[in-house]
Amino acid sequence: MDRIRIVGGNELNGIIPISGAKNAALPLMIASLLTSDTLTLENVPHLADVELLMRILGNHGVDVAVNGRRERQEDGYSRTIHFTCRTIVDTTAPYELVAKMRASFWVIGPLLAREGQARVSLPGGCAIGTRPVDLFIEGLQALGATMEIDGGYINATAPKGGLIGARYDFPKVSVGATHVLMMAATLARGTTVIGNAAREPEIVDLANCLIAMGAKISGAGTSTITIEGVTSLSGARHRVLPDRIETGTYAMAVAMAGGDVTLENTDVALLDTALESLRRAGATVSPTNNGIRVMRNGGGIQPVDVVTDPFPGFPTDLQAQFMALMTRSSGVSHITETIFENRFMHVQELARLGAKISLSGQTARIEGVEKLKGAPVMATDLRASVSLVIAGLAAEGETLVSRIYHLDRGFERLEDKLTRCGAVVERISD
Ligand SMILES: CC(=O)N[C@H]1[C@@H](OP(=O)(O)OP(=O)(O)OC[C@H]2O[C@@H](n3ccc(=O)[nH]c3=O)[C@H](O)[C@@H]2O)O[C@H](CO)[C@@H](O)[C@@H]1O
Ligand SMILES: C=C(OP(=O)(O)O)C(=O)O
Repeated sequence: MDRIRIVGGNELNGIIPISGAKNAALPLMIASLLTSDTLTLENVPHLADVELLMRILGNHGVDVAVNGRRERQEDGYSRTIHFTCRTIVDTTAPYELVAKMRASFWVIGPLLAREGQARVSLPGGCAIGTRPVDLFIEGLQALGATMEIDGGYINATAPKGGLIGARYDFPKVSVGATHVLMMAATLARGTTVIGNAAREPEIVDLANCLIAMGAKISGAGTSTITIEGVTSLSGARHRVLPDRIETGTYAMAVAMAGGDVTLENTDVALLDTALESLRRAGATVSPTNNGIRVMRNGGGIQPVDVVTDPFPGFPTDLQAQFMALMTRSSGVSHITETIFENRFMHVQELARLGAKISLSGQTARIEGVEKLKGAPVMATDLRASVSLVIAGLAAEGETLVSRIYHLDRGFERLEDKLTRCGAVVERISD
């Protein structure tokens, strides 16, 4: 199995191009199930999750053409991909595929809206909590669907004549359930109002794409989204927004290793809260024409407390990376995780490098240490994996990260991007 080898100690200097967002690309790809025309997506990142979702969509009848050609492009940064689903050939999303990735469960919304039925396996995804699907069930029930659990699958059936617009207030903010309800409501009869909707930039990106396809949606980016159902959607061309989590990850890597890096093709507005925490930690962060410049030249890392929250709060997907940074701060910091109950798997791995972290419920207390020392560590989930890479950049000697298939789910050409900025990071195949 491949591993990543990092030799710490080098500053990062140069330019890092930011890819299209995984968490925007996945729901956008799924939206192609809503139309028989072609949906063209630009800036799609080349990631394991994207490849897997292509297979899942192919199962339902989506024809996938990369850059206009039918073969896949094996290298190159983010790509333009055409998705065409003339007819849905299968409304079942099987366990073998859906269990590998949480977002694949989201096909339930478009399948139900377009075909009136769906049989979708209960999902998998990163092991960061129990991750139930009750909000999806309740939301789709509010639109008139019958939802039954049978043998690990959800059987969803729309009423005769299709889903019916309704008001549904989420008892808890959910990104995935907001995506699904919004997609399902585009083809429902009448108006749907989603209360306590997620406000993440990826929700706005999906809404913009659906609007370009002919959907009538207002309020995306606020906590109330209104969707007036239409009878059909058409094709569209849409550019996937920059990956704010990748942006924040590299910003934290620079703050950790020191140096001066410009993150290109991204936008400070996507991650205000996280960047503010980085400034408080001692990094200089400023917007450029087309991205963000992050510097830390000398000066130590200050301890900063953070609490994760739905957007616009501090993202849970940057919690592990920020914790890696705090392991080298000059004092004591606290990080509270409020979204997922089991998202501290990186703590024991960071400890192998010499970090001093103790857990009390959902809060981690991090006592900064003068130096970290390289060691073999194990990636446990996507963002936890990259936190180990960040720690490795500042650790003395060699850090070997195993189980890096997690990293390949969400970071396009990680070694390449870091190496170009002076880091010693390489993939080793055993
Ligand atoms: C592919 C993708 O975009 N993944 C992101 C998405 O995941 P995902 O959409 O799965 O996360 P949610 O926003 O749904 O989860 C938020 C919280 O709601 C809970 N919940 C969710 C649905 C439900 O039916 N019942 C329920 O209780 C979850 O267990 C969690 O505690 O948003 C998360 C929160 O920003 C991110 O960490 C993930 O990277
Ligand atoms: C948790 C994540 O992904 P998923 O929801 O697909 O497990 C993530 O992107 O950090």
